[in-house]
Amino acid sequence: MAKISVIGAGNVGATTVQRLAEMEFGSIVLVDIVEGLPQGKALDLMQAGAIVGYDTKIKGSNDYADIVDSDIVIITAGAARKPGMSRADLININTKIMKDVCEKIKQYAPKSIVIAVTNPLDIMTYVALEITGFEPNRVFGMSGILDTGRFASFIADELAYSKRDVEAMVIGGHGDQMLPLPQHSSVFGTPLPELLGEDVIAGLVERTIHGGAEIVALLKQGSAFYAPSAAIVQMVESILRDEKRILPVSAYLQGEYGQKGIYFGVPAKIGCDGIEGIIELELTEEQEHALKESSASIRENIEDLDI
Ligand SMILES: NC(=O)c1ccc[n+]([C@@H]2O[C@H](COP(=O)([O-])OP(=O)(O)OC[C@H]3O[C@@H](n4cnc5c(N)ncnc54)[C@H](O)[C@@H]3O)[C@@H](O)[C@H]2O)c1
Ligand SMILES: O=C(O)C[C@H](O)C(=O)O
Repeated sequence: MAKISVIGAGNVGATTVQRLAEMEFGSIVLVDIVEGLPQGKALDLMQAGAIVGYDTKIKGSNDYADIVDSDIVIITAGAARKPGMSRADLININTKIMKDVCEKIKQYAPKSIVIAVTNPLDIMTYVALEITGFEPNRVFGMSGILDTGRFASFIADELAYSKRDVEAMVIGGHGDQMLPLPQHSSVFGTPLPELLGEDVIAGLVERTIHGGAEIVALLKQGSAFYAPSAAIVQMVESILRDEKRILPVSAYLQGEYGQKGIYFGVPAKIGCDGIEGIIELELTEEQEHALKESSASIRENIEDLDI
């Protein structure tokens, strides 16, 4: 049975544990610095098992020793943005938290696969790589499944089709420079540009790019967590079941898409070894240009990191 640890018992962390518990992948440890919070949520989620019908063991803890020998560690610890803030505004506060969390992961779960979720995602995943010193195939970030899910949801609503028949693709940094790719998005095999006019597609692309901010503005405190937790669980499932699914994730690039030494949202094959391959998609000239801008801004933030 697998052991999965979730760091951060806030909105994303606790919802992720709920979904993981329902999937019965293995035992779960939920860690937070706030005393009583992970313990209380773990107890509540264990009791839900008697009603929903799962036997997953969930332990809440303030002690990182409890994550010992985890197969997967999911990092959701850190501040969420407030209305008017960009994800990048969280760099300083969340770098400190990531450093602390990743030292502990290195100490207690040196063989784990690490999934970073904390924002700004591509930068915090880089911090996780640097601090753990793990191989890049087992340190990656959750972003593209969420952005792609948003794009797919908007496409389905626009065309009045089921979300299950929409394939969408978003690559790039998890920020305002992400790149929804209409030509690689389709409904039952028909590319989006054959189904919708340019203006309509541009509107859906724009809404996708600002999808996180739209929710932050509505919630007024905190950010999205239902779709993010669903995205995390899809990654965990592909790892634990060695499904080798191609999922958009933030992966460490070593020459792919003309980039080296940064984390960037790209489609990747996800299996028991973590990232087992990166898929390079054909881009238009305009998209190539936007990709360079998106990657340059990530690189700038990495260069400014205090780690
Ligand atoms: N990658 C994505 O697509 C994505 C999606 C949603 C949220 N996020 C990010 O995930 C993070 C968490 O979001 P949330 O909504 O769960 O926030 P939240 O405020 O509900 O929860 C964060 C939790 O982290 C805990 N924490 C802080 N420092 C810690 C430490 N050193 N060790 C353990 N726990 C610690 C806090 O006590 C809190 O319970 C934010 O940075 C948010 O921006 C990313
Ligand atoms: O928008 C945020 O700050 C949280 C997350 O990155 C999201 O896209 O929902």
